[in-house]
Amino acid sequence: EKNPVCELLGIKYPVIQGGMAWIADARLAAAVSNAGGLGLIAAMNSNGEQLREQIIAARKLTDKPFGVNLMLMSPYIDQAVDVVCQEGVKVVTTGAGNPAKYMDKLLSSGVKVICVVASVALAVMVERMGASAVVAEGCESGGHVGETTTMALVPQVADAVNIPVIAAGGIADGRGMAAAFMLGASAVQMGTRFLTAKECSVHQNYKDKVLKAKDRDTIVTGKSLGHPVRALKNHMTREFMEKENDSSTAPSELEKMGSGALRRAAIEGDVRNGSCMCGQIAGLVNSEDTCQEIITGICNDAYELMGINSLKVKPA
Ligand SMILES: O=C(O)COc1ccc(-c2c[nH]c(CNC(=O)Nc3ncc(Sc4ccccn4)s3)n2)cc1
Repeated sequence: EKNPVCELLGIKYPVIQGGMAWIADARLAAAVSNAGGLGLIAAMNSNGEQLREQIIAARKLTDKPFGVNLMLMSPYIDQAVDVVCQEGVKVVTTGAGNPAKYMDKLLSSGVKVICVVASVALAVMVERMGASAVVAEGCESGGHVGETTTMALVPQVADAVNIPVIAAGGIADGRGMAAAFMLGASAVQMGTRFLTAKECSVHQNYKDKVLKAKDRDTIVTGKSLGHPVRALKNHMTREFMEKENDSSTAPSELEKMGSGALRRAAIEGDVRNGSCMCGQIAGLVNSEDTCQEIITGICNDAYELMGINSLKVKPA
């Protein structure tokens, strides 16, 4: 039986790596693509030229398909869209906003667009605008989140659209993949699981914090600002929550605290004052594995549970 997402993207296994801002670079994306999944480079933290360098670097590391994640709140979004079109990137994912403004330019450049959505309404809208698939991302996921869980969002999105649905949020092993398929998804996207991959360049302090995390060690902050973000509890989230709950705090002060926080954790390793964005599944992620081991493991476990032949993977 052919998998619609594998056919759409020309990949071997229906596993996508989340395009995590400040974390998903060419090295990680290429490792995931070489392992048979779809690797994604985060455009978020780069201006146009830095993104072009990452795309060129990825091409040197893999001849398999890979994509770019366009974080729509990024200050560099317009440059990133131009570079993606100029460089002939085959597929992009979009997140943290409504991609309407960029759809025509991307689609007319022949780029396949997969939109991350947190609601049925946005899923229906992006299908009408020409998206090739949607990632239905539950609020269990790390980083910028909506308000609906994966268990509730995926089947409702699957009922509402005719394009393939990719499930994200709280998935890190075969059980999660099998569950996602039962809910109507044809593939999974994982962020936290790939954050601790051997080929992920995020600071070791951040990886160690994720590996040690338990089921209740994340928290969502920033609801009052309109972009709620899930991260591991630390000194920064405690301070942020105190300020956020203090009505005399100006939103601009919170924005200042939030900006640069992810970079501080991911690049500088400041896991006390930085923002260690991470999903609720962190408690299940307890080992640093290669991207091949991660993809082979999840597909074989899901195959054992569901008996879908296309998921059976020879051991790495
Ligand atoms: O209806 C609309 O206008 C759009 O509404 C939306 C609401 C939510 C989403 C959504 C949820 N999840 C995603 C994809 N995931 C993400 O985008 N996760 C992210 N993590 C860190 C990011 S960088 C950042 C972002 C904000 C503040 C601080 N840092 S982006 N998109 C997409 C669209």
